[in-house]
Amino acid sequence: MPVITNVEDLRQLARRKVPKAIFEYIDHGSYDQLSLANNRNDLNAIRFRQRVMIDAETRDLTTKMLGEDVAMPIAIAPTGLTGLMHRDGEMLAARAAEAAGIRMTLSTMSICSIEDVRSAIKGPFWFQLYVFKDPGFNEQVIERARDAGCTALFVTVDLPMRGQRHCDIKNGLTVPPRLTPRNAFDMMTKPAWLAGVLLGKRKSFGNVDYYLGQKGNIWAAGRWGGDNFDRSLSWKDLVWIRKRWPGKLVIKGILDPEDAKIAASEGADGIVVSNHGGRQLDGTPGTVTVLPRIAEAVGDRLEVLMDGGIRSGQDVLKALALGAKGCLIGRAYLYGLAAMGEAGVAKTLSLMGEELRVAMSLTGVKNIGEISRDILYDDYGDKRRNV
Ligand SMILES: Cc1cc2nc3c(=O)[nH]c(=O)nc-3n(C[C@H](O)[C@H](O)[C@H](O)COP(=O)(O)O)c2cc1C
Ligand SMILES: CC(C)CC(=O)C(=O)O
Repeated sequence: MPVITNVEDLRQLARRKVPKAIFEYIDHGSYDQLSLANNRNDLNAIRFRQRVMIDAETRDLTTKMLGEDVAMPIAIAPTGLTGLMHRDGEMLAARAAEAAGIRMTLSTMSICSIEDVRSAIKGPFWFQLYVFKDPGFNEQVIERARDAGCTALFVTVDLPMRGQRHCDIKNGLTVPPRLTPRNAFDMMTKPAWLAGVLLGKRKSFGNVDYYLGQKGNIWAAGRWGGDNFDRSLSWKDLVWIRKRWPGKLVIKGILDPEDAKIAASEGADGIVVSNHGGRQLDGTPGTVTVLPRIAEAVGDRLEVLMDGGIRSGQDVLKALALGAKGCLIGRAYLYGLAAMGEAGVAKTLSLMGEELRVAMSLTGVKNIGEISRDILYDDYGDKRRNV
């Protein structure tokens, strides 16, 4: 077993554990992958102010996200097809999140269903909605999330059409899949994945399959899902959703202050500043770059969460300093899951929590409430205090 000291180690291990098509589905972005790169580069460009002699004995990472007590300001982002990265992937991620005291967000396009995840953990989890053309599906899935006790609904608004990911087409990760001698051989070289995921005989495939009558046909569910994204999605649909959803309502995929203000006036409880992990519109700024403007535009009218490129506790601290209440992590947890299942997700979370604790200590903040722009250097901080 290799020594794992950061998320990048889990990424390298994941690369060895799952087929290339699955790894690249996780790892890559859309088109020229400019948004993907901007997420990381923009985070890397932010500098901390180091403070010393400020009693680093204890640091409190606990906080609230969407009004719920959590052990640290991190939640698991919704990710589609997660059960293809490890058998029962969504259930394992939910368990690891619960054990770490944080929330997991289940994707509409999961492999395990809402009910599977409900059976895996005792506490609350969140649900992410892709609005489909078929109102019967939307109605059913919202009702099931409500019945399962999900406390927040994240409506993803940045995917009315899919941005193209070249790797998926080249790797045959299409509907139907394109099996070539090369990718068949590749799968043979990943025996644990082959036994768990491909030969593991799941009886049903997530929320779309549930709607279609649990036929257990992943490709039929995939085709139906792919054909049914509602391209006409608009703010008026939020009214319809609001009527059916009594819990917290969060709009995921906001990159512009004007859209953030509309979300607030339409009654959303929160937004996720997100470019879908660089998987949709290519050529956007990194999310951390647009975050401060959005946070300023909405003030405390709604809760601002952020995702995109978060791979460490230091990244989380930067996002919080620039106005986020918490961060969602996508790839960081998926690398852990693909590498080592539930233990890998737990490893991601414990690494990031510890990194956050150390970074808080070295920037001189004792708890999450004390984090502000003041801990950042140069353009981001208070210039008078940095000279
Ligand atoms: C493999 C993968 C699948 C994803 N599937 C979904 C999804 O089903 N619904 C959704 O709202 N976002 C989805 N996303 C986007 C994530 O929720 C999140 O916005 C993004 O991963 C954040 O960037 P990061 O991966 O750099 O942390 C997916 C991301 C990845 C990497
Ligand atoms: C099945 C996909 C639509 C899930 C997704 O949102 C993504 O891969 O980014």
